[in-house]
Amino acid sequence: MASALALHGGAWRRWALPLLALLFVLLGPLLPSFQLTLANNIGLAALTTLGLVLLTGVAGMTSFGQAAFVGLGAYTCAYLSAVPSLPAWLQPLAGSHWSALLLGLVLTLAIAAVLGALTLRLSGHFLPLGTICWGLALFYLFGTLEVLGAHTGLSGLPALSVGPWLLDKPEKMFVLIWVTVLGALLLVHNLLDSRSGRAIRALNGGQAMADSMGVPVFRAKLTAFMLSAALACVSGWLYACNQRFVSPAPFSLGAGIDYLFMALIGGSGQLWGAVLGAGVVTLARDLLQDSLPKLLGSSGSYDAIVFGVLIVLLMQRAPWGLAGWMVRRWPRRRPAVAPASGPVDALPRRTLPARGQTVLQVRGLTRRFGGLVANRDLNLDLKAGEILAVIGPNGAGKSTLFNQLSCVDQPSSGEIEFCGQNVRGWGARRIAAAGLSRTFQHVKLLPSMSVLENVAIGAHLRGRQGLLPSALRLDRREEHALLAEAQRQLDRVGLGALAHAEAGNLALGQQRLLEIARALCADPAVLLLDEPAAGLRHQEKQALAELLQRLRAEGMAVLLVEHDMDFVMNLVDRIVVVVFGEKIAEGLPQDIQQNDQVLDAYLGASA
Ligand SMILES: Nc1ncnc2c1ncn2[C@@H]1O[C@H](COP(=O)(O)OP(=O)(O)OP(=O)(O)O)[C@@H](O)[C@H]1O
Repeated sequence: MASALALHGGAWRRWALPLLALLFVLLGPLLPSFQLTLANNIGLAALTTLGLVLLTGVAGMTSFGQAAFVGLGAYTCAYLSAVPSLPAWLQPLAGSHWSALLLGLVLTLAIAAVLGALTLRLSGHFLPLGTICWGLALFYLFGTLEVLGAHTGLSGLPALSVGPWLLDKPEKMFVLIWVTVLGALLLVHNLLDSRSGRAIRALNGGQAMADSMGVPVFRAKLTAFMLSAALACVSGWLYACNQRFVSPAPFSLGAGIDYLFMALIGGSGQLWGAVLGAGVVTLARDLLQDSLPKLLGSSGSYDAIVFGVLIVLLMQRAPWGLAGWMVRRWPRRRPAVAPASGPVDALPRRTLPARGQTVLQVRGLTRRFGGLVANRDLNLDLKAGEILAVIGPNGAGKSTLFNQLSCVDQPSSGEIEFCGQNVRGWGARRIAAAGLSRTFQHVKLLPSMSVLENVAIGAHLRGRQGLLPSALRLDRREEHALLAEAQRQLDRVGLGALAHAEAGNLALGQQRLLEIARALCADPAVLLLDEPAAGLRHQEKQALAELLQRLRAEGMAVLLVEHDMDFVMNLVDRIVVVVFGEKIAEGLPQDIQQNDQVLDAYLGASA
């Protein structure tokens, strides 16, 4: 009985949302004409804002230029369907809205690829400034080109036909607009809930982390940017079909800022925040424009002032937006990721180097930061089936060494060989693919994502499925295999029961264990652990030591940096001691404990 009820509950939950959406699309056209126009405007803005939520909220890149891509979609449609004398090569496309959509998308994706290649490598405030530049450039282009009607724009667009239906009325456009919005929401949701989507989401956890987990960072950024632009283009095309008139004003920088507000107000971390934000901003604008002149007894742009104040207040009270506020108030009880219903494939495993084989060889490694020498002429070897600790006081240069070993940083001089290959010029992604995985001294994870999904980022290089199969849910077999592997690694580090918790809610020690599970998910031959025991309780440290012993027994090579001397002395095979960037000793734990130079320089100082 209970299970029947649960089934009922599950089925109800699965069907409630699609049913509501269907009702909305079917009943919406019955709205009075003014409300219908508002609903259409909200739908169009929601589609554009969805792109911004993906770009800004999910991938962590701020763009002020989104309205320009809406303009590209709208103007391509208007140009092909309303300009009488098209160049000969465009004649075959004349008058067809669908050809215009295709051409608009091709144009938008091409321009986004070029703009993205130029601006997405910029960091900090340079990226938003870059988006302002191209947003303004495209806006002025629309207003300047005579062929696009300059500031007057283009009018007289014919109504859009979908098969036998002529969408010549707002109530008919309502159906198309909202079916597109809901379809886009579903596709983007599917995409984010996949290997390709996790790569985009990983960008928000810091590029060093994404890179070290094998995510092609620039490609993931460009993908998010181009998808965001494509959604804006479709919205522009729908706008042109709905208004049947196009002029530059709706594609200005001000409109771009409005879209950004919609994303922030709605909640840039939740996809449905795009609909919420578009709805709230459109309705609030309309209400304020209507009521303020009556209230104040004079006309003027008071709505902009009141609107600005409201946004500041909202951002203060709910910086994560309305959707974020709702999610925090009513947290979902079911796991964010649906478990597999059938048998799950095992991911292919790497053949580990033979026990005793040198996997990492460092010769004469020196790293200078201006006048400071963080690593000086370091030599060390790491063998398969060995645990080596690098110890040293704060500022000794241990993390600098780690960064060079994992190719996040390049040495000033000296050589690093990984499994016999010189890694000079390699990036973090390449060495990750070759079999080196790492954790970070300052934990780098995605706090709002589940523990399981965070760990699955580590398996990025073990999957193949791309954007389209993910958006269409054709990737489920591989996805279940990746998630099953993530769960296996979580069980291994003792966090299995917390797989569906939010990563940000874990204690620091648990977050470190999560990072180890994520690194293991890459199926590495060499594991670099930066202070893995920091923040762990006694029992957790014991469990971690047992895990590392098991990994050693399996033939993995582990290099760790650690300040907890009890943990190190009872666990590792050899120790390298670094002080002021130089190696002062190397040997077995019992020898290091009795080394006078070490006692003087390091252990003596801490005793
Ligand atoms: N990017 C950088 N630019 C300039 N100096 C740096 C940079 N990274 C590290 N350093 C300097 O190099 C030295 C070694 O730093 P590093 O972080 O490698 O030490 P550490 O042994 O890991 O210290 P801790 O145990 O406190 O983490 C320090 O003096 C640090 O200030």
